[in-house]
Amino acid sequence: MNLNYPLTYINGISNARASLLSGELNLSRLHDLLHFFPYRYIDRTKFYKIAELINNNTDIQLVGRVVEMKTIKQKRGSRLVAKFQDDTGSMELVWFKGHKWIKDSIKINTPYIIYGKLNFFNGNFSIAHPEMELVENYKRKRQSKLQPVYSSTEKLVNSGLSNKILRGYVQNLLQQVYEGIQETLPVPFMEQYKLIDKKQALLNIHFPNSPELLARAQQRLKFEELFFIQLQLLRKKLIRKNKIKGYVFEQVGENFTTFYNKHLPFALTDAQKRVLKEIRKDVGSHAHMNRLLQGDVGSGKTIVALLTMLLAIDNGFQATIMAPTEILATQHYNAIDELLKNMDVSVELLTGSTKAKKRKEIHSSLEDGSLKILIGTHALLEDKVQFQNLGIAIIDEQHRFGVAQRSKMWQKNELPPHILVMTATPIPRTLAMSVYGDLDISVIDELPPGRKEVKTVHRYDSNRLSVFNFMKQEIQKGRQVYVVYPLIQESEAMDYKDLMDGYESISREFPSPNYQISIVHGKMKAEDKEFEMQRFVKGETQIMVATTVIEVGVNVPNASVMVIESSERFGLSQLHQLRGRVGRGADQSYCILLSSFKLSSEAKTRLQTMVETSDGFKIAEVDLKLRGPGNIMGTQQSGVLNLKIADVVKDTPILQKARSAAIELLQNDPNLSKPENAVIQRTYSELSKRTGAWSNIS
Ligand SMILES: Nc1ncnc2c1ncn2[C@@H]1O[C@H](COP(=O)(O)OP(=O)(O)OP(=O)(O)O)[C@@H](O)[C@H]1O
Repeated sequence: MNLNYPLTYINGISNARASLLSGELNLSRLHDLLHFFPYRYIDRTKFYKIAELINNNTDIQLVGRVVEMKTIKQKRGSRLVAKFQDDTGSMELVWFKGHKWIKDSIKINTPYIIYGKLNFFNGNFSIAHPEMELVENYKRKRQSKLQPVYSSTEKLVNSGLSNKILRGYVQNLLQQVYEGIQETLPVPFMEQYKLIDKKQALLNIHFPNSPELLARAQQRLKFEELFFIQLQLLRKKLIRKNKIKGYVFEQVGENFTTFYNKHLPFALTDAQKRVLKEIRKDVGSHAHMNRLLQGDVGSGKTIVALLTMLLAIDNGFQATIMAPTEILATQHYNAIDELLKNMDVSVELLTGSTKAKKRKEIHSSLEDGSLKILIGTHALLEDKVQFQNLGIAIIDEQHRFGVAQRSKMWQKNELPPHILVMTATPIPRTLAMSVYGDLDISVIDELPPGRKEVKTVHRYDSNRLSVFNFMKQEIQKGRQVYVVYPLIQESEAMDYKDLMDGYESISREFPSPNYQISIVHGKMKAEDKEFEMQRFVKGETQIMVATTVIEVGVNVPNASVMVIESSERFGLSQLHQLRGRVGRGADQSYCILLSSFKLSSEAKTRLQTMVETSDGFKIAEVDLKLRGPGNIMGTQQSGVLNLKIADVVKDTPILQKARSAAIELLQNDPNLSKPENAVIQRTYSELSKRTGAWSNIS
């Protein structure tokens, strides 16, 4: 039977039921129901005794007899109560609806198997609306030992479409279509990856014959799901690589060599060298680079960006860096301007607050090619900004820019410029593979030498005085301190008040002229922000009171203390970013996480993780586990959220295997045209055509 047929082709499904299933569970074709997998299983081999019951509110199964029944009148309606006994004791079964029919159908003093959720009320155990089956019938039927439980909705349950009925539909469906289920992977492939066949997998995922077979069914279906997603992402990358050519930066010229040999302020770390090599390989080969550069906070991405830009300039191109905020763009500009101070390479800054006259100058020097490096914010995307020949666009913290904005930069050229996306928010490898599977990924996984780990502690608000004393000691030594407040959109007014109150109390505790304080928050004008930032950067102020506007990228090596107020309200990656603002110089640095006493268990885990590790990748993994992939930046556009069975967090080993399998396959058969891969090709194109999980990644 064709799996595209509607559900009404299944014995027992009426039009009304079909439209209910479609409306509530989005199941409309046979294929949908076949791939509607149970979310858990009940072990029907386990039987309880009444005397052993404990109040844990779980589903239980018992064998016993109904010895008496009575109907009890209530204010509204009535209920049927049955006394159920086994050889160890008795309990109640209760029905609130349909009990006339039930009363008639139950056989007194006859062995039944009953099943349902255990309730404990007024010292008595009971089960409401149990499933009941005569022991003699139960013995006759061949039962699946692990019984599937499907997710459902209140409307379905209220309409009488119970899990038992749903189970029946799936059973009927399997009987009707089983013989015709097509294999979606070639036999040698299944042998190589030790996968059971599709029929077996589908049968055992719904009605497992044993826990072992269930595990193998899950393995097969998860592998298949992840394999085809990877295949899709990798093919997309392959096609893009073949179709889109990039500019070639053939020579390592004057600017690169001079800077590298004479002006590089430090030796590159091995990780920086490796990443540069990866970039040079891309840009030297007619390929179009589309690379994600992940580096933990302070790992030294800026220098890699600069060397890449010098390579572009040596080959006659211009280069640009786009940052998400004015503060960041300015900082990149200052850092690069400083690094290039002994070189003859022009660099400018363009942001929303660049004055009209300067703006004009920038526009024309960009068009005539005399301006080589332009750094800026979204302002770079305005139509007036026209490069003569943009060779590379470096995008910092890309998740703040939409995909549409990214491609807007492409339109400025005959060929698309190379793209290097830099992020200091590490994305766990597994997620990066799924979300950015079509990008190449480079990782700077090593910090520059001599960095001391930031000592991190968690303190309750009541310890604030000793925190202030500690700040004083550090300032005494000539260091600077950040004090950060949350600013979360929904409660902006309150947060703003907290910030201002905090500022006042810090001003009282740290009075001028002994102490100078800067304050930076989102409501300030850009130039005021910049002015305050600069005072702190120059060391004129010792304390920077700020909201998370300083979260990413701010680089003041002399700042050695980061105090985070209400730290329980921050996400893990935000805390990690904030901590990354200190520990950038040679001094021992500290991060103090202040919080109230009342902490949710998730908040506790976050703070504890911060205290225990400073490895951004480990922190990202914990974050992913706590929040799930849906909340991690960039995942919204990908297929990982629509997975039917696999889980990007828990199924990492399967994902890795599936990805390697897809890579190996494409190496041997990039177009999937070899006869032995016909089955894969057929499944692949069916999946690509199908809506849902596949539409948004194709
Ligand atoms: N190889 C190196 N040896 C010594 N110091 C380095 C090295 N690379 C970078 N640095 C210094 O480390 C600091 C951090 O570098 P950079 O600002 O590029 O980090 P980043 O990766 O951009 O981090 P963030 O995202 O937190 O800004 C800078 O002060 C930089 O000069």
